[in-house]
Amino acid sequence: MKNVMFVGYGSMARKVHEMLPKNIVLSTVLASPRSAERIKAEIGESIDVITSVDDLVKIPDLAVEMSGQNGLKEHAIKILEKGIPLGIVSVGAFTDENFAVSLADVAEVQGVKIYILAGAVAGIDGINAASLAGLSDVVYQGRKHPSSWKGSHADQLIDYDNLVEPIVFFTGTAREAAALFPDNSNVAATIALAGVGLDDTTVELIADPTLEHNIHHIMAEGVFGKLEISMTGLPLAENPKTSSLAAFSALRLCCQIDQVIQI
Ligand SMILES: NC(=O)C1=CN([C@@H]2O[C@H](COP(=O)(O)OP(=O)(O)OC[C@H]3O[C@@H](n4cnc5c(N)ncnc54)[C@H](OP(=O)(O)O)[C@@H]3O)[C@@H](O)[C@H]2O)C=CC1
Ligand SMILES: O=C([O-])CC(=O)C(=O)O
Repeated sequence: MKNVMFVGYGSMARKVHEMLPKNIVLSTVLASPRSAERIKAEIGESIDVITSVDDLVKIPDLAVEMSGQNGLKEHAIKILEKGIPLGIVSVGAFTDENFAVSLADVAEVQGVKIYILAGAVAGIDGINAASLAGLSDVVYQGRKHPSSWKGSHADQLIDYDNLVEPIVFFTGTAREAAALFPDNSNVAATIALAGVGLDDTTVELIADPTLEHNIHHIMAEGVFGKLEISMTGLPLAENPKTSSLAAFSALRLCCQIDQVIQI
């Protein structure tokens, strides 16, 4: 039996919780102060709901961040200082160099691992392996229904009421995309970290009113040859910004802590 702690208990964390196998137990939720009481009432007394790592009673075998970049930045260092391995989905936070360096430093001192999750896409293993030999070009296109972009910086770039066909509303680097669209460009940051870096990965973001799915398209070229991956992901019912595969990727990490053979 292994214990996990979730940082954040929103749409993704709920889905992961629902699907945890019997040998992996959610022992603690690290929640925002505004949601802690509601979450306590929702998940029952057997799971500790805390708002600060200082209040941790039971040290889990793994913490999985599903709270957005701010939650990650608030709690990650303290989690690592307790010697708890940390899985991260809000990968866009790595655009903050000081934060990224501090995380790596603390993890090294504590001898604890940080897992950057593949999230909503496949192929991160291939891109990362290919980068060891040399990658010349990596392009990521994120295509979602306009409703999935609402509430983000895209509101200033898209005329939602008159949108009848797909538009590319952002072209830039992964660093720019992750900073401007923190809830929608974690995949861009992950591809960049696995491949040619945040400043050399090209990102195009597209609003497409004809879509029901989130489409992630990755193209990479290098010494290994060429790679092209197209993902057509169903969003989570609770949150159209988040592809369900991102939740399954967090679930996979939870399952892996109790597996001797890993794939
Ligand atoms: N790598 C990838 O492929 C993907 C990554 N993501 C990342 O995953 C995150 C979670 O997605 P999703 O569950 O759909 O988002 P939700 O908005 O549904 O859930 C986020 C949860 O985190 C909580 N939270 C916010 N701030 C803090 C904090 N400081 N401490 C603890 N909890 C906090 C929120 O609480 P409250 O409601 O009180 O604010 C909310 O419950 C996204 O924000 C995004 O960064 C998303 C999709 C794909
Ligand atoms: O879930 C997705 O489709 C991808 C996403 O939001 C992100 O990259 O942050």
